[in-house]
Amino acid sequence: MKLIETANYETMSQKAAALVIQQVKSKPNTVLGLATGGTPVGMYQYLKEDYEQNQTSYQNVHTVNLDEYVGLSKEDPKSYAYYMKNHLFKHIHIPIEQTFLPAEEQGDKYEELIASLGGIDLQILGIGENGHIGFNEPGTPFASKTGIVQLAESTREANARYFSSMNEVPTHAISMGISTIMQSKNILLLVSGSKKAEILYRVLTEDVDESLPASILKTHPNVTIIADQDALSVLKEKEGSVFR
Ligand SMILES: N[C@@H]1[C@@H](O)[C@H](O)[C@@H](COP(=O)(O)O)O[C@@H]1O
Repeated sequence: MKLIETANYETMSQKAAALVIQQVKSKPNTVLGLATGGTPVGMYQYLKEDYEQNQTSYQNVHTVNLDEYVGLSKEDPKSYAYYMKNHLFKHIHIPIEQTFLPAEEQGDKYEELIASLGGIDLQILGIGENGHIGFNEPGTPFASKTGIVQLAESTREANARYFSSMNEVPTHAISMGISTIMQSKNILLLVSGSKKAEILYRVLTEDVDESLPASILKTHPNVTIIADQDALSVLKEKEGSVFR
């Protein structure tokens, strides 16, 4: 596992975008696994700016997203389909039919789809404050595949900021499974802000256990974590500098 420390959110986002661009340039038919939430917004902004300046081509790229809420239509501004279109897809001119999000009607076909594309070359991940990846909450079996999951109350509360009331926050989502995420050739985990400092510390120092979904990443051969100083604050406080 490689840990890259950046000064702040902006530099984390810039570094992450640079790695995505490098991946797409070295393999034009790259399959990107994408994440939503607040964390990757800055990275998507840098990909947009790079496209405007350099016209990096996404014509042969395919994307598969980690998750989607159950019960929201694609046109709903709170859906992840809308988020992806708005933050990234429309700006980089990727053919929309080459972009995929998990959906209820696919049943268990998401793994087949990913396999037919040749597997995920680079999966972007964020992390929930309880250690979830995708929407795989604590206790999810590491062998899980894509399916419908119930959201933890704390996750619903963390995402309530995007909705006008708690009642509106979906109770279920469809999430790429943990085993599916782990089959990605490379994984890039982005962690920003002091709210994530405790969970990042736990992931880095505790045992690999299903009660801490992100801990499984320590068993993957090609994981890079880009974390800003605030996200690393607890680790540094408890263990001294990470670069000793
Ligand atoms: N389902 C998403 C995850 O894919 C995301 O990585 C995580 C952190 O979100 P944020 O980046 O907004 O902190 O929780 C959300 O609920």
